[in-house]
Amino acid sequence: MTARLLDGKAIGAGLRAALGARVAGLGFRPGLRVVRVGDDLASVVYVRSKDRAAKEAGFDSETILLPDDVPESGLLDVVRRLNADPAVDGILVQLPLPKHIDPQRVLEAVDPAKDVDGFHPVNAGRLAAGLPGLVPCTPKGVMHLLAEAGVALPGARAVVLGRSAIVGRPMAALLLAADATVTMLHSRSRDIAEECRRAEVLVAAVGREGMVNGDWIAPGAVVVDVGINRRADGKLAGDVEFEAARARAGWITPVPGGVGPMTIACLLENTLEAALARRGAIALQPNGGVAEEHATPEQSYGHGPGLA
Ligand SMILES: Nc1nc(=O)c2c([nH]1)NC[C@@H]1CN(c3ccc(C(=O)N[C@@H](CCC(=O)O)C(=O)O)cc3)C=[N+]21
Repeated sequence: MTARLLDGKAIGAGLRAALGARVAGLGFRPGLRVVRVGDDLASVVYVRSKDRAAKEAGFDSETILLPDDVPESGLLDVVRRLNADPAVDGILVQLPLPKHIDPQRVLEAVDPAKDVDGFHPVNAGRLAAGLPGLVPCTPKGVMHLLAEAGVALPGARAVVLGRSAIVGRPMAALLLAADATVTMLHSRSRDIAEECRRAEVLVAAVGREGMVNGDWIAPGAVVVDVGINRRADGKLAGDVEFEAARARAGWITPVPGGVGPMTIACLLENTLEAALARRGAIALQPNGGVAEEHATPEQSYGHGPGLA
């Protein structure tokens, strides 16, 4: 079997076009502000793509550049000003930040209603609790890809490799909300190869080139590679041994051109959702709305005996 490619570049472009059409009918431009501190090379590239995608889709997008040596208090002042600005619907502080700044303090300064990264503990907690809120862009983008591939998640064995706050944990929460049977693997897990071989859906978010061997992939599995690793030859590569995995999988995302472009499209989706929710035009959906057709209506109590 040779896997079909899950083309995030094309699917992300489709999502951005659909968002652009909705924005065009709004009568106002949702406001996105991306804050970049210093000149980290990757950040310069990513922030430029975010700004370009936002403008193309009709958003009011601005990048705020701060010097490498801006004190933490100066960055916090900028965040507070954006929180107070009614024209601003979405705020993203690009990571990583210089070492003298505590990223957690900065993320917690962002108004949760404008937190289009979904990194504020209020939004992380709401996702973990199955409550509506803003959902991190990368795992949200992965859910869009799984929907495009027509993957039936209820009851499916899903394995998430990596437990970061920005990808692994929210990814597991979204898959669980879609009724998958979720296993999280991390640096202390035993039998990682065996666990991966049981996966019908495998999401790799580790940040180590090629750490997922091709022979860890079950025949026909859906393989989503979140890793973006810069190789010695300058090329980008994922966490999965792509060619060997492709020979076994049913679907697989390439790197580049897989999850990365979906992250940017979902940033715009979150900004539109935040803009509408702030105006009372919509209520935010549980799980970012991506898993809504699967989400269980019952909460943890009151549904009688049995498994929740
Ligand atoms: N507050 C914050 N929010 C983020 O969402 C955030 C961040 N900080 N810091 C860095 C990471 C990384 N990230 C990517 C976005 C798009 C691509 C992307 O579009 N990648 C292209 C290729 C890009 C290239 O060629 O270099 C692709 O995979 O096809 C990649 C990575 C967002 N991040």
